[in-house]
Amino acid sequence: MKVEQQKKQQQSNTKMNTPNPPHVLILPFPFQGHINPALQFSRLLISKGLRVTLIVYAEITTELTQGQLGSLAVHFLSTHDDEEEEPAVQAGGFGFLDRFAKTVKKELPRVACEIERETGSGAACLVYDSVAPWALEVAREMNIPCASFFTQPCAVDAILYSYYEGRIRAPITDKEEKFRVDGMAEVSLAVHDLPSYLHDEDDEYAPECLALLAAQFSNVAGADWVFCNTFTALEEKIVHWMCNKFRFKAVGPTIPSIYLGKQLSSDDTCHEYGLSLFKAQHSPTYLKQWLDSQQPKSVVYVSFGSVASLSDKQTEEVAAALEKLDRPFLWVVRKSEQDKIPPGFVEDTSDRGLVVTWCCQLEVLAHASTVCFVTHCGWNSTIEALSMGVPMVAVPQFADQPTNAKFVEDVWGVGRDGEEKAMARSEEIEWGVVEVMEGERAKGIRKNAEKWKTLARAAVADGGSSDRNIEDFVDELVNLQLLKRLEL
Ligand SMILES: O=c1ccn([C@@H]2O[C@H](COP(=O)(O)OP(=O)(O)O[C@H]3O[C@H](CO)[C@@H](O)[C@H](O)[C@H]3O)[C@@H](O)[C@H]2O)c(=O)[nH]1
Repeated sequence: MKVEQQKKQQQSNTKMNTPNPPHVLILPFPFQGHINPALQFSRLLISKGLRVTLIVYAEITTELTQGQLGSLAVHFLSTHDDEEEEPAVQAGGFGFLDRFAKTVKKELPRVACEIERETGSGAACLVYDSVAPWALEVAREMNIPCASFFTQPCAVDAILYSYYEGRIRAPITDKEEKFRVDGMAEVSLAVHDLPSYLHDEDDEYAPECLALLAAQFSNVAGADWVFCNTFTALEEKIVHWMCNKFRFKAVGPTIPSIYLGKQLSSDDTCHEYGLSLFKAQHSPTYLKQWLDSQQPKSVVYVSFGSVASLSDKQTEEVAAALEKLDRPFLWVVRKSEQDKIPPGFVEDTSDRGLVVTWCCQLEVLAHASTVCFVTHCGWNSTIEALSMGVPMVAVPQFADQPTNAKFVEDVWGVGRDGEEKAMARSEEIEWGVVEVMEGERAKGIRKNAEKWKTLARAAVADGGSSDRNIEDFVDELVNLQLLKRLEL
């Protein structure tokens, strides 16, 4: 072991052996795409010797129970007052937002006291989802430092910050306008490349969503740290720009280390230690056997994440593309979406395709038989594919997805962006898959995909940019705790 590595290991061991290591509370927004990075960030902190309790707002599910996920404690908060009200999280409504805020404000200080009684250590920091900026006040009332955690990339954050500061006005009506945004002036953005809520006048939820996203910046300058699930090499200039604005640290990719060529004692594969809000009808073993039975680099993986509800027409177009491609495929269609699949499709394609309600996406992306990913470009899916070197065919739907798709093709060169966002025709999907698999362009895409895979691994490796940022945060917390003890 190199001297530097030995020193790091010793330091880490010292933190591990601290009788009362700092205890961090992590509060994700109650959606799958926010819980996943928060959960994995928790594991990274645990691997550095901290204690962590993940606080999950439980309106989203009644099936999960309080407990431990390996070394991670999970605490579910529930809304006793509002039992009558319709759970709206999965339906995409906004009623739950107030209940979420009300419940956390009321319950979190009590939970922190409970944890302190049980473990002997008080909360040392609250890491809250950036879309819950009111949590900063909760931390201040609890008299603890706090960090805002962004689950979308810096490019998207920079655009939304421009909107927040009034440099972009919404709704954008001139569809020919071009944008250059502070922090990433070298990228020219068409209207359809921007987060959808800035310009999609047909989306009835756009104003509320935009307000929610703009509010991320309302008090972020006051947060003690600002984290983002990205890595420096991926968004170098924007990361530096963010560092000049906020106490910013890129800490990603926040995906289980086992998929990044590293094995932390604190984590394992996603289906063993995940916290999934969706049920898969097939066991992980069945899925693995199915993937194992396919040729290397042959399976087209298709998924639109945990929120997007495709139109009947878009679902038909995806199905038609898969029929015409005549290649093996694995398509995730959540249970609530299954009735949109054209009649007979599943039976007609069963010799080469599998339609599932949910799967462990990371296992699929990491599998040798997967060749490309037809994706909505939710940020987790995008950074997971980038980290595993899987080329993408973008079929963005809403929110940050169009911007992520633009970067996938034009900035990172790892796939094809859709011509007509939110409504991709079957030919476009079909050609996209062929383009990322065959010919000269595919070679370049594969080369870039390998490059980003290597850089993602380097970011989380010991001494890598994200690893160092997490170490620095942990050191700061340990020092703060020591100071607090000396003051007592
Ligand atoms: O069958 C599946 C499908 C998805 N996933 C996982 O679920 C997560 C999905 O996250 P993401 O790809 O970001 O999509 P959404 O669920 O749509 O995420 C929401 O949250 C993201 C982070 O804020 C945004 O980037 C998206 O636009 C927004 O829709 C990923 O970790 C996937 O690995 C599975 O494990 N199994």
